[in-house]
Amino acid sequence: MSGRETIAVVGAGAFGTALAAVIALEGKADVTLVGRDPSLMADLRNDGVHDAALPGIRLPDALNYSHEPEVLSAAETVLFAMPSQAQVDAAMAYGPYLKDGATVVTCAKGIDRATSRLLSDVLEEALPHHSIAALSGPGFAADIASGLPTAMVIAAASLGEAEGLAKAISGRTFRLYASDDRIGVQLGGALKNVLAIACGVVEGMGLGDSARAALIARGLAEMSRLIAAMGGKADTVRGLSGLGDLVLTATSHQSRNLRFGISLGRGEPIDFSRGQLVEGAFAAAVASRLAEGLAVSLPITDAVTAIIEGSLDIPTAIEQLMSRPITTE
Ligand SMILES: NC(=O)C1=CN([C@@H]2O[C@H](COP(=O)(O)OP(=O)(O)OC[C@H]3O[C@@H](n4cnc5c(N)ncnc54)[C@H](OP(=O)(O)O)[C@@H]3O)[C@@H](O)[C@H]2O)C=CC1
Ligand SMILES: O=C(CO)COP(=O)(O)O
Repeated sequence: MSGRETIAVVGAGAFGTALAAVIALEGKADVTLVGRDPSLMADLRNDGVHDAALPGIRLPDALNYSHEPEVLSAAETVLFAMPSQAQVDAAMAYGPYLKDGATVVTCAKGIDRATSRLLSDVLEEALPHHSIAALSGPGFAADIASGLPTAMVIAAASLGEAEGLAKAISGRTFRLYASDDRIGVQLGGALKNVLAIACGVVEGMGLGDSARAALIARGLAEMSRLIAAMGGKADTVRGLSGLGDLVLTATSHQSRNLRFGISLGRGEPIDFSRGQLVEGAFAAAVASRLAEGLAVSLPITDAVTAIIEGSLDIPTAIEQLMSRPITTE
């Protein structure tokens, strides 16, 4: 026994690999990246580079790789870094291998489409003997893995637990803040993707930076209303997982959600087969449904939902947003 903490990251895509790399580089914990493709994991071990997900970025020598779920039995903390809609499947597949008392951290930004529930809620149900935390906030995988300074937030059921996780995972370039608002932190991560699509539409249509700024501010108001209605904390929307991630994703071309919106705005056909994950395209309809049930108004989110579903064209959506009754901020 080394006596050091053992951390496993499940999901060998861009974000999982980046998280595993930055934690391993710090040297405080033994870190294993767990993927389901044996040949990919062997290539990562041999090459030290994930060409598909993080091209050109060297992964630390200290990082371990495995395709075998049995390795999870050594980990006190397990990060689930697969897409939102795969989190429940992953809980079913990997749950039996988790160590007693291990904490599972969902790192996806979305809402479970099958149940319209937060990922921490569906994971808590699937893994009733484990604490569930949620990691979110502004941070592109490539920036994190390159060692650029990044700050995100980790939310757990109690602040003490979140602080313990933040200390274990943070390092010189990757800093986590602690929160006990799992609802607010996760809704911020899910909704900012939808709002980034809206900002992409504005950019793709050439509607100008003033329109983008208006969408960011009014989008933040939507986020804040849904967080409050679902029992989250008002302050969370002003933090890293709300304002921070919304600004990043709505303005950076590194964002897949923004790029997807730009394609929509340019009138390019929607094509989900190109392999790019666009979480906001899934979250939009779920958020609209949730808001309707709670009598919360989310006009921008609803417009994105209708555009993606093909029931509203973009010029009409903009006209409708601009002709809503004049109200106070
Ligand atoms: N990329 C980024 O900059 C950031 C991403 N995120 C969030 O992280 C999540 C993942 O995104 P990202 O890493 O970019 O996506 P990628 O598409 O790069 O990778 C997703 C990975 O998940 C794996 N996977 C899918 N289903 C399962 C499963 N059931 N069990 C185990 N592994 C599975 C895939 O494996 P396979 O190839 O075998 O299908 C793939 O390696 C998203 O919710 C995203 O919003 C958050 C912050 C930053
Ligand atoms: O969540 C992210 C950065 O914080 C990544 O955004 P995209 O999924 O839009 O690429």
